[in-house]
This record gives sequence, C-alpha cells and structure tokens, in this order.
Amino acid sequence: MADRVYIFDTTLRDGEQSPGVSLNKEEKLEIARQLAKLNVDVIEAGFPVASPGDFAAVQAIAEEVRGSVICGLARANFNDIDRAWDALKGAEKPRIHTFIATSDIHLKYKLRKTREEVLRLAVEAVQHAKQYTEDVEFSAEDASRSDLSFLCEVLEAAIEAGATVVNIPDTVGYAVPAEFGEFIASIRRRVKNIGRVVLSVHCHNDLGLAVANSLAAIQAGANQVECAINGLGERAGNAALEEIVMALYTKSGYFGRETGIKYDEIYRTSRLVSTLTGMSVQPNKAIVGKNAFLHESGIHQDGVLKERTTYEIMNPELIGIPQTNIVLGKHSGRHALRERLAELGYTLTDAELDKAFARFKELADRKKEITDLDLEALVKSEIRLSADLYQLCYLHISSGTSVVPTATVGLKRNGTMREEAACGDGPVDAAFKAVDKILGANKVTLAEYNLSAITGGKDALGEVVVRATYKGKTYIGRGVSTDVIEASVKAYLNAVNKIILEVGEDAL
Ligand SMILES: CC(=O)SCCNC(=O)CCNC(=O)[C@H](O)C(C)(C)COP(=O)(O)OP(=O)(O)OC[C@H]1O[C@@H](n2cnc3c(N)ncnc32)[C@H](O)[C@@H]1OP(=O)(O)O
Ligand SMILES: CC(C)C(=O)C(=O)O
Repeated sequence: MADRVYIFDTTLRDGEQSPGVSLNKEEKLEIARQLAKLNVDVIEAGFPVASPGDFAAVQAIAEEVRGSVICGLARANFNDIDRAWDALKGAEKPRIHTFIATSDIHLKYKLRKTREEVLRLAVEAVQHAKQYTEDVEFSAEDASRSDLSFLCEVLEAAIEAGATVVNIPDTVGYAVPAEFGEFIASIRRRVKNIGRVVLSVHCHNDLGLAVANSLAAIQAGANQVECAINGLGERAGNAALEEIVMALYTKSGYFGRETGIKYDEIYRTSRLVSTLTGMSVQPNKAIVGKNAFLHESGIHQDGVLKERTTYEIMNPELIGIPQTNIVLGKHSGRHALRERLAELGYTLTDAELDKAFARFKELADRKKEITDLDLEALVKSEIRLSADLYQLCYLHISSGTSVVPTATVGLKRNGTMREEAACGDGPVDAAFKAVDKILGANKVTLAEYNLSAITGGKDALGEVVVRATYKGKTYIGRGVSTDVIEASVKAYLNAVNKIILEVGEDAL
C-alpha cells in the first residue's frame, strides 16, 4: 500500500477568513457533515476564542460529527487553549492546534518578542494543550520566512513538549516549489525527533503556487497537507483540496502516495461550499469548474467521441459530477424527483420532499427542462437553508424607461401578511426598500450584490447572492428564480432572516 497523506481541511477556519465569507452555525455544521462524508482526516472547525458564534459552531461540530478528527485553533496562550478545549471536548477525536510565528519579521513587528520568549511560549502552549488531549498540533506561523536553525529549534522543542503534529505554514504564499521541497527536506534532516510526529504543510496561494508547493512538500516527506475546498482562505486562499487530492490520484505512479478521500463526494462538497459561502467557482477552475470537463473545439470533440482518454485525464464521474439521461420537467412525478435528488446526494424527509415537489412544479411551469444545477439550487436555497421566518408572498414591480421604479412587496410570517410599497433607483432597489420598510431593517446595509445564470438559455434560473452587513458583520443571502427581481428579493430576505435569527427582530 502507498504511503498515506493525511488531508487536513481548513475550509471552516482559514477558508472562512476569505474576505466576504461568513458562515453561521447551521451552515458550518452542514459543511462539516459533508467533509466527514468526503472522509477528510481532520476538520479544522474554527477558532473558538474568536467569537461566541465560532465557539458555538466548533462545539456543535465536535458534538455531532464523527469519523474525522475535529480541530480548533488557538494562539500560544492559555486562554485561547482553554477556550478551544471547552469547544472541542465533546469530539470523538479532538485536536488542539496551537501556533506562534517564528519569523524575525513577525517577532519584531507583530509579536514584539524575542526568539527566547517565542520558544518558551511555544513549549508552554503545547504542554498546556497536552493536559487536555493527546492530539496536539503546533504550527510555526510564517515558517517559510523563518531562520531555518531557529525554526528547527522551536519544532524540536514543541515535539519534546508533546506535539503530535508539527505544521510548516507558508503563511504569505512566498515559497516556490523546488525551494519549499528542499526546505521540508532540511527540516526532516535537521529536527532529530521529527520521526515521532506527523509533518504537515499549510500553503497559501499568493503567487498561485499553493498546490504546487504542497505537492513538492509531499515529495520531500510531508505526510499531512492543510487545504480548503475550492481553495478558499485568507487573501488569495489556501491550497485547493480537490486539486491536491486529484493530483495524487491521477499521478499515483509518480507520487506513490494516497489519501482516504472519497473522490465521488468532491464535486458535491465543492458545490455546497460555493453555495453557502457565496464564493462562486470560476468556470475554468481545475477539477470542479463548470468547464473542467467540457470540450469546445472540433478536434477535441472528435477525439473524445472516439476515446474519452484522448483529452480527459480524469473521469468526471469519479469526482461525482452527475451524469444522467433522465430529463425532469413539468410531467415528472415525486418518485423521479426523489430518485434524482438522492443521486445528487440529498436525502429529503417526506415534508422536505413535499416542499421540494411543490417548488419543482412551480419552476417546471416556468422552465422547460430542470437540470441538476437547478435542482441543487432549489433544494439549497428553498428547502434546506430557508430560515423560515419571513417568506416572500408576492411581489409587484412597476419599472421602465420613463417611470419611477416602484415595488410592492408582501411578506408572510406565521400566517400573517405584511405589505409595503417603495420607490427606488431601480426595481431591485425599490423592492429591497419595501422589504426594509416592512421589517424596519434600517441598520442593515447591502454590501454586495451578484447576479448569475445557473444554466444557459432564455429560461435560465437567475441566482442572486447578496452580502448584507449588520453592525459590521456580514450575512450572505441567496435566492433563485427565473425572475431576477424575485431572486433578488429572496436573496435579500434570506440574509435579513439570518440576521433576525441571530439578533432578534427588535434589534433591526
Ligand atoms: C495565519 C493565520 O491565519 S492565524 C489566524 C488568523 N485568524 C484570525 O485572526 C481570526 C480570528 N481573530 C480574532 O477574532 C481576533 O484577532 C482575536 C479574538 C483572536 C484576538 O483579538 P484581540 O485580542 O482584539 O487582538 P488583535 O487581533 O487585535 O491582535 C492580536 C494579538 O494577539 C497576538 N498574537 C498573534 N498571534 C499570536 C500567537 N500565535 N500567540 C500569541 N499571541 C499572538 C498579537 O501579538 C496581538 O497581541 P497584542 O494585543 O499584545 O499586540
Ligand atoms: C495558523 C496557521 C496554520 C495559518 O493559518 C498560517 O500560517 O497561514
């Protein structure tokens, strides 16, 4: 059997540090459940000391999600570590991940500490974490810009103090592959107790090299890689999990290393993360982009028709990209819908199926053919994730080149309808203002609005993702409809519903 590489997923921690991404507890739980299905070895669920919301999410994941190690981040201080343990203690396999920077630039300007102080803090942090759990990871932040001798000294001391995993982050994405590989090989040679622990890397993508650097590190003897779905993460992101995993699989003869990942869950995980974070995947993104397995030019199409492998190095079915001949439309019934949703990975309760079926029929009346992407959009935005507080009941728009755009909106909550009308710069603005009037949401600001078509054609579903801010915190809302103004109102309402769920209606 090939040597194992452990996959440490940090979508919920570093991934959530992507500017504009903010996930609530339910969304994090939903992603964590899917990461466990994907069979990642470690789920970094969050940074518990960062906020009560982050603490609650890590705690909920620790208590519910089984199979993977559940990890929480903590700075090298006792308070962070205690808080991390409080959140993690319900986990089947808890890991405390403590870190401190080792580069001179971070020591001098950020930490304002000497090398001796950092060495002591690292050791004390690992020892403190070790009282709680056997599984302790130590990261030397900004390792790739650190003095190698000092870095090796800190790593050796952290291992001596009880660390079971030591992680070498390329925090600012400064490394290049051959150099980073040599760096990892040097650490393997120079840290004399390194053989007792898992050697990990955590690469950022500032130069677009995160995956290449992670693979170079694996070749040089790293046996854990930290990565995120769709390459999410601080600034330009982290190494993309799906790219590392599929490179190791597709080039297994070259790398001779394997992961425990269930390949056919990759695509579904990517879609879920993209939906919940509101970070769309660029069409030409490797492995999970919409174009990753499409062939446009005649010579390629001819080749693929004769033999798929002429132009495809991976089979899209392997990573779970749905392949089906069944067309769902207005004449389809519940059985076909249930079956198709199950193939896409959604097992709905009877009540959810009833709701999905009603929405499916409404959509089929407006759209000739319902695709898998339409179905996913429908389930995620209408069935699973609706906050179920205020629902859009009706929307009337008056707009054109020579009229003042006006919207009348009706919202329902617990069977009671509330209605308002408003004018705006355009129909979407008018509709949002009408929603604000109904809910008295004058402290909510619309920070970002994105509209895209889910599938092609004139009857395509429009998908709107909004980022609304309330007291400095971002809430993502999503809505789909064949009518883009309706999709916009649903997205805005979805975000406002999330704010209400968190802070209560009176605070708006
Ligand atoms: C490379 C990475 O991705 S690391 C993870 C980064 N993620 C985040 O920062 C997201 C969550 N962060 C937060 O919510 C906040 O920054 C908190 C709650 C952790 C801390 O907030 P505050 O107490 O207000 O501190 P603030 O963030 O302004 O400054 C960080 C402090 O931690 C110190 N610090 C930074 N890293 C470490 C570390 N690994 N160990 C010990 N202290 C550290 C800094 O020197 C600074 O200390 P100072 O106040 O004495 O100057
Ligand atoms: C905390 C560490 C692992 C990190 O995120 C980084 O250095 O980028």
